[in-house]
Amino acid sequence: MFKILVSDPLSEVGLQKLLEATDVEVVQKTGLKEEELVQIIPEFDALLVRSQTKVTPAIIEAASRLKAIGRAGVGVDNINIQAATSKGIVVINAPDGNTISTAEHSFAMIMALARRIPNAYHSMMNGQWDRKSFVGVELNQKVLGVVGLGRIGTEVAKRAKAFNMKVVAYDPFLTEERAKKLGVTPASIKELVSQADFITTHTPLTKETKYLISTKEFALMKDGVRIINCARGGIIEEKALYEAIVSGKVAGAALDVFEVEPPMENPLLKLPKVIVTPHLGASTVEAQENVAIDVSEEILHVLREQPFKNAVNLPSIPENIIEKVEPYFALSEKLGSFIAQIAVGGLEEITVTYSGELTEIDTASLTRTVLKGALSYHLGEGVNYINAPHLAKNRGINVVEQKSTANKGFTNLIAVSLKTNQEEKTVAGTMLNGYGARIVKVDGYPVDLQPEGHLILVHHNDRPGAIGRVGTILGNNNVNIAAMQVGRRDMGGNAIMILSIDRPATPDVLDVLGELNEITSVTEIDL
Ligand SMILES: NC(=O)c1ccc[n+]([C@@H]2O[C@H](COP(=O)([O-])OP(=O)(O)OC[C@H]3O[C@@H](n4cnc5c(N)ncnc54)[C@H](O)[C@@H]3O)[C@@H](O)[C@H]2O)c1
Ligand SMILES: O=C(O)[C@H](O)COP(=O)(O)O
Repeated sequence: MFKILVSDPLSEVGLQKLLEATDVEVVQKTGLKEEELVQIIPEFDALLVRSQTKVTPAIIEAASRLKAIGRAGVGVDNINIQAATSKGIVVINAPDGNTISTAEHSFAMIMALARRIPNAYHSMMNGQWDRKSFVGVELNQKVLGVVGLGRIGTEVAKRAKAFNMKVVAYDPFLTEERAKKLGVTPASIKELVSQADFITTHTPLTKETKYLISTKEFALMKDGVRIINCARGGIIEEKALYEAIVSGKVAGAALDVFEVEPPMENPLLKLPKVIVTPHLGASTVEAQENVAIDVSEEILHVLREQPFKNAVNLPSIPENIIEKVEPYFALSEKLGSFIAQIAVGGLEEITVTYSGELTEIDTASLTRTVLKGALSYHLGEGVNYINAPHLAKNRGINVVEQKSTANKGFTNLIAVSLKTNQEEKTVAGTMLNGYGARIVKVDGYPVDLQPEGHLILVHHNDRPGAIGRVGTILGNNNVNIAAMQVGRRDMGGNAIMILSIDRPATPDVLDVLGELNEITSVTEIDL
């Protein structure tokens, strides 16, 4: 039974999939303090949050069972991704479900700001009938600067076009072709801030976007510019915004998000030119259902070890690629584990070479899996698909992925070589149609072996009687040989035996084998 903690208010309808799942227990506890979460998190396999819960390194450190953190929404700046990745916890978000709601909210803020609706409302509710103080401006023909033309920025831009606005956009990933298709003018941040009448931000909050709009940018702006931020507090520096409003440079600002939330002591809230909402961009019935459904499905997939797509600490794998790589996951992991068990010394470099039909697909996920297999042997259970590349990097292990047209007669082939500070080892495997996974080469010797169970790899000199003597020693020690493979390059030269045995041989038995004259090395492998 998987235990899932929901620590922020999530749509009940959206959570239905989890509530109905027979292998899941859902505990909903909101408003917990960090220390309370640290106390209870060890019981849970997954944590579901919105933006209120700050998933700190201390919580992640205490989360001994946690496999996944799900964010019912887009921004994951409340989750310490680095700590989660190091611990091998997958972080999932729901990037699509609240796009329209947030774009509509941003546009509502643009219009409310242009026509001073909140101020007029407030005045009337206070018993006034003041028609002079709230003269607005039209959007028609005005320039809207969109900072970040991703999902939400694009939807805002489309709505602005419908209002006959001219849209300039700054986004490092905006291509000429896409800009043309959307009818927007690409611009640098400097060009954007100096041309726009309205500036709206739609980037995530990152090291690069923190204070992207600050004193320098305000100085370049037109007098009377209006600023909208429904993305994240901190993309616009609040202190600089405050000064630009007080100086008269900025005619108004509409803010849904703040550097500190809730923003109780924030001086911006005292300025009548500022209109605010309490982080409501995604707060619609539809968006909340969408994000909760999306994240619940994904969390179930992670826990049930089924493919998932929206991990923010993993490269996303498109569904058509998942179908193609999935059959190779088990083989990749076994190859990684096999090579780590036969190589002696400190790991320096692991190279994975794909050939045959594997040259045509994105194999990055398979390389991760090989790495997981190799590192698990040395580092134990804490290694998984998420933290394997991170752990390799931390230990200075170089990971190389390459494709080769030399398929050596196989429709698909994965060759793994491992360099240590003492030697280099190689192993290759394939998926045989109808027969499953096979190891087909070890250290350059051709073999044909199912990668599972207990194996003994013996390097020996190809002499008459060598195989018999190994069989006799194992038999005398009650170790049954289920299958055996012998490989050699030249008659009478170096050769290998790989024995598949029913139960592990004791170290004494392996020592006796190693003492035989013909034998140069004996290695036990567990797959
Ligand atoms: N107010 C809310 O309730 C609410 C709701 C949803 C999302 N958001 C915020 O909106 C942000 C955007 O959401 P989205 O779904 O459009 O994300 P997205 O990933 O689709 O778009 C973000 C865009 O920002 C661009 N970008 C990244 N760094 C940039 C930089 N330095 N300069 C300019 N552009 C840059 C990216 O290229 C991308 O196109 C989220 O990260 C989240 O923080 C807020
Ligand atoms: O990044 C997001 O998806 C929004 O900021 C929504 O946050 P919320 O889930 O707290 O409304």
